[in-house]
Amino acid sequence: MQHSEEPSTLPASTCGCMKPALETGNILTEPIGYIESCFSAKNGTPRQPTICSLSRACLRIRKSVFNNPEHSVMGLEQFSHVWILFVFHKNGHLSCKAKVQPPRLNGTKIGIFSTRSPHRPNAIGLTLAKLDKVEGGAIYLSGIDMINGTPVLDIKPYIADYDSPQDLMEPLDELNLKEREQKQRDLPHSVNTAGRCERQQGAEGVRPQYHSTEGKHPEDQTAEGKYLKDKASAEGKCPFSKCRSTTADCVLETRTNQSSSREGGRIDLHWPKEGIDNRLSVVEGDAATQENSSGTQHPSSMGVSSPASCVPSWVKDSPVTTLEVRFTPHAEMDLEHFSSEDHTGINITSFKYFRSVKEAKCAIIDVLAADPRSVYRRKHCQDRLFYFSMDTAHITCWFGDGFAEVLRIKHNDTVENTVGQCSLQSASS
Ligand SMILES: C[S@@+](CC[C@H](N)C(=O)[O-])C[C@H]1O[C@@H](n2cnc3c(N)ncnc32)[C@H](O)[C@@H]1O
Repeated sequence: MQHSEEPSTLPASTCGCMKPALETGNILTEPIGYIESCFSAKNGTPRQPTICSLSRACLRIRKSVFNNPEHSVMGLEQFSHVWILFVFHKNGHLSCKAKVQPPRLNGTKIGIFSTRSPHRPNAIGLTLAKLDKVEGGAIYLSGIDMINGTPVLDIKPYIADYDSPQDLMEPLDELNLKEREQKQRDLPHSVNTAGRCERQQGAEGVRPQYHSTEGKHPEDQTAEGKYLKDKASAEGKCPFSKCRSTTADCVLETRTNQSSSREGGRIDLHWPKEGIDNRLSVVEGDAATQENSSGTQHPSSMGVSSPASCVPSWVKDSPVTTLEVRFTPHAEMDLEHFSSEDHTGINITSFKYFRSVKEAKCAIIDVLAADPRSVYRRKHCQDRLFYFSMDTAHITCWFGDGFAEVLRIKHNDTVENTVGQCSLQSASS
């Protein structure tokens, strides 16, 4: 197969220069909307959506994109989660560094495409958010990691059958393999020799197989999934049990190796053994492969079943530990000032996104426990105060060994102005 870096026929304008065009991938993007979120700045914004489930946002589809925004989101309310594709618009400039130092690695460098760093060539972010509600052309989200004003390029529904390898994978135990072989023998020859089937029955024989969902009606896929599940339950076992236990092995192994692998800024990435000692090694500043007796292989190329999905130990067991979060009595008192009673005696809060003081406190704990500081700040500004904003609160804290302490929580008037249009308290309740 020939590899070429660029398509051979590039559209050119009359002056000979390259035109931005769909065919070349040089598209001009037009945001479908801008995120209104409880985070006003990068500082203190969670690094991933899973860190703070109470972080809320709203996205209004722009009328300049669709005359009737509500038409574009018809049906979306039936999904629990959505993928959000967005632009890291507050990066300052486009990044061209091939290696980055993600905070999770506390200073160790790794290839940009192995990370979720915001500093990437096309500054495009991808977040899986919980869909709380769709109202007209407005989409209400939670569990987000985007700052207020983030331009959104696209939304896609999260569909576990397509998006989760565990749901895509069929366990390949003895019985299953035999059934497959029988099915293959029963098929007409033309089908048997066609690409997909041949590839699945490839030289490795017992490799895990991914269902190709391309070109299939969604219901066909569901039926296939159902077949697997029904078949398994009839046999009294979980259809994906093999995949799951293999994934767990992967995690277990990475844990047992974590202490030695962290020394000297070196990270060992372990795949499940299953009789073969396969490992990849990443050495600081230089991703290198370490050969062993069986050679270095990615699990999917091994002649054994590999996990449905696997992540390296440096993601699962980051050297950055979870922090204990404390509030001084003064900060606790500050927080109470965000709550008051209206003239009818009903408790109201002065938050835009959080529904109670308790929720705000939980969100602050989530954000700080994950240590939101940059690597530089962790190493060089240990005794400095750290500030961030969430919703209408401006938070001051400091970090000690293994803990973060909240010192003060004040009203952030500037935030109130920027998020004024979007009161999520009533919208998502
Ligand atoms: C590590 S990135 C991950 C984003 C996304 N989940 C992904 O994987 O592409 C999340 C961080 O990006 C930063 N961020 C969020 N929105 C941004 C924006 N609009 N412009 C620049 N940086 C942003 C925040 O500091 C946040 O902690």
